[in-house]
Amino acid sequence: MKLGVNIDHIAVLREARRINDPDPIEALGVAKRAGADQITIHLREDRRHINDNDAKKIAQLSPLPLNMECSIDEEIIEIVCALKPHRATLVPEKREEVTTEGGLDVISNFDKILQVVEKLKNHEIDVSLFIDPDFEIIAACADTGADMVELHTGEYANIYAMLYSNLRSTPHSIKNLELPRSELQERLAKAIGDLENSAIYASKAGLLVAAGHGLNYQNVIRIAQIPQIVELNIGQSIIARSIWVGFEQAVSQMKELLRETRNCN
Ligand SMILES: CC(=O)[C@@H](O)[C@H](O)COP(=O)(O)O
Ligand SMILES: NCC(=O)COP(=O)(O)O
Repeated sequence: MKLGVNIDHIAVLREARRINDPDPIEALGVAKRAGADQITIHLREDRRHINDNDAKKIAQLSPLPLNMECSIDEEIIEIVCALKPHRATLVPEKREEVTTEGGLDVISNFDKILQVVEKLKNHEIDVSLFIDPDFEIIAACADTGADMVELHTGEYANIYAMLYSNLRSTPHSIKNLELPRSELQERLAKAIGDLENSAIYASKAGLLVAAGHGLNYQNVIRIAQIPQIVELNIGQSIIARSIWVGFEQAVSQMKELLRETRNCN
């Protein structure tokens, strides 16, 4: 199972003071040494963290394959085509969102996404579509000619956090998930089932299957046990752990966890 390390949150820390430290570029060699298989960045339209200068330098200097997450905005797609990362992952974006909230609406935006996928592939860039675990959406993804889908694990991660962390007792408690534990357990089982079934369906449709969003050192194990998932993209929890153990250790601990989980299943 491959590990894509999303380094957005290194740039989040830099942007907190709007200076040049920490520099996401320094993470590239360290991530490789720690066993990462890919670098993932999200060049958002509002440039709240990774900016154009970061993306250009990372595309030029990364010793690992680069997976650039981006919206289907024309200006952004032009930039991605010019930088030629190994892969582009198309994600929905809303300016007001704290982080990505849902998957790409491939059905309503099919024609536009088809056009963007074709343009990226004409520039020899592989394409992944970041989607909610849904058969109809997966079928539409296969029709776009995309190489991969990345299953959005946010719903699963949120329910897991409400059940197995102190999230409920913090100001960030997720209001629509303040439910009895029995209800949350049922929802967690459904979220896992949706991810498992979607991974199987996507694989049978000829798509490579990745997953990501909100994965951490506790909730990742159940996702890594899904055999059809070949890659996880993880960022926030690795950067958070880096504060305590250092970035190299945080990456290698996640990679080792995935390796152990896969070898035991
Ligand atoms: C698509 C996804 O789940 C993340 O990779 C994305 O990068 C989230 O956006 P932020 O990194 O801006 O939170
Ligand atoms: N696509 C998911 C990703 O790149 C990282 O998401 P997160 O771990 O920062 O939530």
